[in-house]
This record gives sequence, structure tokens and C-alpha cells, in this order.
Amino acid sequence: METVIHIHQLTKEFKGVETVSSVNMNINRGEIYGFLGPNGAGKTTIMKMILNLVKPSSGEIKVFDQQVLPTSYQYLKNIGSIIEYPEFYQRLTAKENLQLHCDYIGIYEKEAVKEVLEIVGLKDVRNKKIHEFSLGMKQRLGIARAIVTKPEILILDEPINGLDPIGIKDIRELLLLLKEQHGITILISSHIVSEIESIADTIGIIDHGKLLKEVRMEEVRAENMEYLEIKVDNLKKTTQVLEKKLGIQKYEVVDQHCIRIFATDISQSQINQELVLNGIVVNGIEKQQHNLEEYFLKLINGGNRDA
Ligand SMILES: Nc1ncnc2c1ncn2[C@@H]1O[C@H](COP(=O)(O)OP(=O)(O)OP(=O)(O)O)[C@@H](O)[C@H]1O
Repeated sequence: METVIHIHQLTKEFKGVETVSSVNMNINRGEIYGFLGPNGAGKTTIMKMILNLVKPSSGEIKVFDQQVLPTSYQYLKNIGSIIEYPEFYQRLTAKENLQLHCDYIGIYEKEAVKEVLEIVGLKDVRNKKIHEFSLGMKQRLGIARAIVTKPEILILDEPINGLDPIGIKDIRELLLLLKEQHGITILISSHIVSEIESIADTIGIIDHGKLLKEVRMEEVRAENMEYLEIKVDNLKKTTQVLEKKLGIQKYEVVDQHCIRIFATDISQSQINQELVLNGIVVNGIEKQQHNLEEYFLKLINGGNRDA
């Protein structure tokens, strides 16, 4: 897999306070990287450092194998971004706003504006003035502006923030289309897990400036999400049977009568049978799934405990 953004030991201090601490991240070509963390975790600061808007205190950022230096700007032509809220000229139309942007950055490809308006689904409202636009439409126009230069990377800081469920769905579909049909690598931040759970290929979980985990979504699903929940009358005896008779080590005790078993090849009925054979009353056994929200909260709480 080719890494397009490589971040090594990145640290940022503001007035002696570390807001980003020794962060390592790898964003691969063609993927959607979901950058998850509560407000103030340091997501925007990292995105700004990638875009050379904020200078790192230490550490290294490489984009397409080129180290980002305070004087680097050429690489930015290959990155589209929305950091914080996208601003537009309210009295101009969507098309005029994009044309103005193209003039400003020196793109004279006539078709570019038309093309991106079509991609983001704003072709029919291209001649509407921005003050008539909904938040979702403005976000889509922001993405149109970010991709009008045909960048290979798109960096979006909380693009779904404040949108209604339909707006969220629209943006999700748009991002998948940009990834799948246009091969764009996308880094998207959010503080709401469910917003990016379904589209991210990799997630990076950040809290208090530290990257707690970087993991492929398929790994999260396979390893952490599926579990067997068993309700029993005797916890101690159950853990003994699980460990000694069935060789199961990966389990979690929820309470005195409930245990969760993760990543096991042993079938539900086999486990049930063994427990019953050993005189344990099994009041329930069923397959369940953790959602990413729980996984995320667990990591964040664990991170706080360690801090
Ligand atoms: N220019 C600055 N000067 C001082 N402190 C700053 C500056 N920029 C950011 N910070 C601080 O750095 C921390 C991380 O902020 P950042 O905006 O990167 O977080 P975030 O994860 O993007 O959160 P949010 O979702 O709220 O934007 C915050 O405590 C913020 O106050």
C-alpha cells in the first residue's frame, strides 16, 4: 500500500502547552481516513500542519514522499481542503463563486466548474445565490471548490458538523463517489463516530493530542466487534471452564452473571454444551456486535486513565 501522507513524531506546542504530542500517522492512497476525536483533541491543528498553515514544533510530515518544510508550497496544488467553515460570497451564485476561485488560483479550464458542480450534485442550483443555500449545499459547494483543482488528496475538517441526517447521507455518498470514481484520498475529521463509521477504511483515534490508535476498519470489525454474550449463574466456574476446558483467553467480565467472549473459533453450541456439562446454568448465549462508538469511548476513557 502506498502511503501518501506520512506523519512521524509530530508535536505542536502553543505557549509551552503540547496540544499535539508525538503523533504518528499513515494515510494510504485511495482510502478514506477517518480522524476521530473529541473537541479540542488536536485534529484541526494536525490538519493545519499538513497544509503548512501551522508550523510543527518538532517531527516530520511527508506528502508524496516529500518532506513538508516551512517554504514548501508546490505540494499544496495536489491537496484540496476545507478547514473550519467554508466561506463564500453570499450575493454571488454557486457558479460565480467557483469561477472566481478558479480565476484567483489561475485555473483556466472552462469545463472544470461545470464538472465539479455536477459531481457534487449542485448543477441544478448553480445559478442560485449562496444566501439561499442550506448548510448541506454550502458544504457540498465547499467540496466542489476543494476539488476543482483536481487534487489527489482531500482534507476535510468536520464537514458533517451541523448537518441533518439527509445532509449527512449526501456528504457520505459524495465522499464515497470521490474515492471510488475519482481515486481521491480523503482525510476527514469528526467527533461523532457514527458519522464516519460506515465510510472510513482506516480510523485514527486521537485524544488530548495523542494518537491512541490507528487501525483498519476491517480489523476493528473482525477483532473487536463481534462477540458472544453469555448469561450464567456462576461466574467463577464459567471463567474456569472457558480457560481450562475450552482454552479461551479473550473474554471480558461484564458483571456477576454476564461474560463476553471475543475472537473465538469455538462454536456457540460447543461452548454452551461444555458449560452445561460442568454444571453451569446458562441463561442466555447470543452473538452480538460492538459498534465503533463503544470501541471509541473505551479507548478514550482508557487514554484518560493513563494520562
Ligand atoms: N493558535 C493557537 N493558540 C493556542 N492554542 C491553540 C491554537 N490553536 C489550537 N489551540 C489549542 O489546541 C487544542 C487543539 O485544538 P484543535 O482545534 O486542533 O482541536 P480539534 O480536535 O480540531 O477540536 P475541534 O473539533 O474543537 O476543532 C485546543 O485546546 C486549542 O485551544
